[in-house]
Amino acid sequence: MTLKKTLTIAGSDTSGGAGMQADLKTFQEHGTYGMVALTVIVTMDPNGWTHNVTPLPTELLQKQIDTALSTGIDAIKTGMLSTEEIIRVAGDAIAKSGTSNVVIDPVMVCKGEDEVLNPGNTDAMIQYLLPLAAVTTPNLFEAGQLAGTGTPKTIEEMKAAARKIHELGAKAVVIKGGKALATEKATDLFFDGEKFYLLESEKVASTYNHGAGCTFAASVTANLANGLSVKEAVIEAKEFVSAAIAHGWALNDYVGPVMHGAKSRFGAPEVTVTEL
Ligand SMILES: Nc1ncnc2c1ncn2[C@@H]1O[C@H](COP(=O)(O)OP(=O)(O)O)[C@@H](O)[C@H]1O
Ligand SMILES: Cc1ncc(COP(=O)(O)O)c(C=O)c1O
Ligand SMILES: [Mg+2]
Repeated sequence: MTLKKTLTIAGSDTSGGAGMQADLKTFQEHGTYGMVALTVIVTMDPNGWTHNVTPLPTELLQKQIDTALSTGIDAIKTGMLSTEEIIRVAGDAIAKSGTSNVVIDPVMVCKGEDEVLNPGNTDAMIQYLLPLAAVTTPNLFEAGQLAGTGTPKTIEEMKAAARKIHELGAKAVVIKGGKALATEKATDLFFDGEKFYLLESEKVASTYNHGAGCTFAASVTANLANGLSVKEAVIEAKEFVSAAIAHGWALNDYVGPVMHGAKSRFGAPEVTVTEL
């Protein structure tokens, strides 16, 4: 039996909830074969859990990407790419590979951390990554940075940002309203380049959602590898991450990761899809 091959170009979250750890667990849950090209290693201060981001040399990243791509990859996801050079190396390699199932998760900040990764990265993401995206999955802050509109606060502002990001080259856009948007439900906006849809699930009253964004984007990636359409892929990803958040748990006093395997064990909360 052969498996669909999924590659994440992402950072290591040593605490295991986000980053390539989330991606591999999520790929496994979706029945795909996961591979990693590691960009950075994130460690946490045991007293206070401040994050520390250490980039790896780009020559080493290039070798990892070459290794993975030589096997014939069905879908690629990008996660934390902390420098402009890493973004360029990743973008050039994806472009050369000719892979069309590309999910760009434009990670700029870790939840719970105030510090934004190198702000110059936004321009590099726009130049090297967005034009490759079958779908990109910014949270509200990231959408505002990419679109140049400032952080959207309403569905109308999310629509304007999604249009802008689509114009920058992403074929489809999901803006994750998540917990931050002042709506009753956990609301994401999906723009397929023509139509807008709201994806909604119950908002979980919990702070145990570390890794939610990575888990969502990795689900989309695995779904594309498995042959789903972009719309089907994002709807299933919303179910998958909603279940993972509903079963989030306390790793220690500082962080609560999602439970990546929750959907297959406990089922998923209902997701409603409304065309706008
Ligand atoms: N408290 C919550 N309850 C339900 N869904 C949530 C909650 N927080 C985030 N989500 C969902 O998790 C996914 C990831 O969103 P978000 O946490 O905003 O991303 P990121 O981790 O990149 O900041 C989205 O589908 C969002 O709607
Ligand atoms: C390596 C890495 N990638 C990505 C993220 C972003 O995680 P989230 O899914 O919560 O947006 C983090 C956050 O800690 C991280 O450490
Ligand atoms: Mg994120």
